Amino acid sequence: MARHLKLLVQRWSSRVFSVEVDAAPRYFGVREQLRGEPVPPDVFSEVQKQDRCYSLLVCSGDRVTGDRFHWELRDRLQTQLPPGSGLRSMSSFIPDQKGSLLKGYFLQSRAGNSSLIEDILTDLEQRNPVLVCSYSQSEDGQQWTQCLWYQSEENPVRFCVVPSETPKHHPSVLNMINSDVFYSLEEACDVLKQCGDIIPETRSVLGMLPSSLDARRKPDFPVIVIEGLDATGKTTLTESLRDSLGATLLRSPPQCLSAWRGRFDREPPLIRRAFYAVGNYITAEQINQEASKSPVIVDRFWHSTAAYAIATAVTGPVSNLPHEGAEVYRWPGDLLQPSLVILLTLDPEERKRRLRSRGLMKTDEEEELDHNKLFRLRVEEAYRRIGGPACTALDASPSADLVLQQALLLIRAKCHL
Ligand SMILES: Nc1ncnc2c1ncn2[C@@H]1O[C@H](COP(=O)(O)OP(=O)(O)OP(=O)(O)O)[C@@H](O)[C@H]1O
Ligand SMILES: Nc1ccn([C@H]2C[C@H](O)[C@@H](COP(=O)(O)O)O2)c(=O)n1
Repeated sequence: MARHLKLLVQRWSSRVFSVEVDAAPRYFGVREQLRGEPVPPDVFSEVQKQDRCYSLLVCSGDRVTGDRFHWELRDRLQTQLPPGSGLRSMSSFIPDQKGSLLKGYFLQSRAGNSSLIEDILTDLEQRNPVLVCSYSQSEDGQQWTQCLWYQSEENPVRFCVVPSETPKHHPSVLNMINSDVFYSLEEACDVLKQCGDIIPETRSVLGMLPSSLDARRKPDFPVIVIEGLDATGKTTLTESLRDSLGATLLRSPPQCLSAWRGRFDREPPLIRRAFYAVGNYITAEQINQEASKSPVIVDRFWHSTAAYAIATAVTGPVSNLPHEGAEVYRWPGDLLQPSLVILLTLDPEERKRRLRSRGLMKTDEEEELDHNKLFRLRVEEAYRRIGGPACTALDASPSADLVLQQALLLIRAKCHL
């Protein structure tokens, strides 16, 4: 543990630290010596003089263990910390260095709570792969310093906290590929295989994969994917298309995974996204089989997996998404490409009305779409940016019959049906 931390700390002053305030990241850096006048970074602007702050960064070498620990740590801190600790998400990264992101939390200790909080943090650091730092303010209130907790008692090294420029990319973008979005079956399977001992259901999921997959095989009949946020009318449209075109209707994740979906929805993003990625490959094999006999309609596929993953990994406004044309929006080379992807778009108020009138239980991400406007905007924009094939938008606000007629026009024009 100590060796791993020492390696990490070697490039400490090239790291940027980011704390989420009101769903947007605020940045600061650290320097061994302060040059020029101190300027307190705005993360600390609302902290009272007598308060201390702490950061915890998860630094496990094993990403499955690290991600699960990070996921559970929030609950643990929320139950153990005294009220008013202002728990926030935080991360640290080296700008432009892929894979350098460390995730964690930032908290405040109000006067009188210090010893309780320090006991919790000491215990956490001794038993888990976590690096704790404390932050304190100078007498005149002008300067904050950061102290690495694991060595603070023997030989404290204090870093000066300095403001940092907003980086070109949201920090999560650095670790997105093969952590949030998987670009090959092999990468997604690797994650699930590593979970075999902690999540026994993983073996059953992997057992559903066909022994061989051929993404280059060209289906004889067109394959049409219907995408969109929940309650935009995908089920209604896909069922009508099946009947109108004499098509086979499939969905991703496929029916054979439904028993395990809830289990994986409770896991952190790395494992959850790997599950949905594998689901797409199982659906792809079903498509290959059915598309030799009839057209195939698919309810959600790769666009959903990538768009929700990208939009959840970043926070804040749409401008925090990876830029248009970025590598994350590409189609996986080993996944079957549909002939057409139709994206159903709907005014948020009408979507809410349909959700209310349907009255079914919602997943956490669906709840989030309802409450968090920025999240919804990020999902919609990510859908539009994913290519290979890109989505064709279709206004889903007219009557179900009119939407069906419009979809048929698009399919006939594009797929010559
Ligand atoms: N064009 C339409 N006009 C009015 N209501 C519609 C239309 N299409 C679907 N609905 C109604 O809106 C609700 C949501 O539709 P549907 O279940 O097809 O959406 P969905 O996109 O499949 O949702 P989810 O992804 O959550 O399963 C249903 O009650 C459905 O009857
Ligand atoms: N191919 C898919 C299908 C679904 N998901 C995820 C994205 C959302 O969290 C949720 C929505 O599905 P629904 O509730 O409408 O069945 O499932 C995915 O990642 N990939």
